[in-house]
Amino acid sequence: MTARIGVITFPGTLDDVDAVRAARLAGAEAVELWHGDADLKGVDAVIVPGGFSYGDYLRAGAIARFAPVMGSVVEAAGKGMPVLGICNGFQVLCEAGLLPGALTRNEGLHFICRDEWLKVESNTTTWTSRFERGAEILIPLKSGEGRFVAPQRKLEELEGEGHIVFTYAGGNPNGSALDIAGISSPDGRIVGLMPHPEHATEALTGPSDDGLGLFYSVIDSVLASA
Ligand SMILES: NC(=O)CC[C@H](N)C(=O)O
Repeated sequence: MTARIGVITFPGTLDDVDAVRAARLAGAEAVELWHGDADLKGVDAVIVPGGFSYGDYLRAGAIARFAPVMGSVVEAAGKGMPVLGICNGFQVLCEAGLLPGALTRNEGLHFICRDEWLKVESNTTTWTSRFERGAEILIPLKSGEGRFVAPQRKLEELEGEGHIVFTYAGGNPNGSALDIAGISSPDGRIVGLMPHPEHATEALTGPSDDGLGLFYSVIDSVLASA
């Protein structure tokens, strides 16, 4: 059996091609999903990739959450389907209410594009089981609205319950609360992160192949439950 991973394309999505490539490199069948089509084509997991969906109008992710495909993603996620939001995808998942908090303009108000060391804070999620807890991985960050914010009570809950998945290990680039680079849902099946694991799949083209771990992890999970 091969895991089937769906990758959504919205108008303005940039990183669907690399997400498809990463899923294939890890050994999955990648299935292209279209924003206007509510059919998830029977996939086992969904990636909401990065970019500027609907031009980031209103605010990043605010329009994409109303796309027909997102209705199906929210429904499937409610039944346990693994979902990964990368960068703009993380913003979309927060707007859709699948993850708590919000991504706001970077402290300093500049778009940041550079490789970041991330610390793996949790390896009990569907998307990070292949990593050692505490491992440091090198992943590109490229965003203007990457500063994670949430009410103090929610931040304490995320930290206390172990739902912070990645933190910035080499200094906080954007003012994100608690150095948060990525978080998960309570059951660990939904993960969102600002840096781009799909751009870190081959050491030859850089900066590392550390990103593949997320894709291997979800494939393990899908195959284990088949
Ligand atoms: N790389 C991306 O996905 C960009 C995300 C978003 N549009 C931002 O600038 O914050």
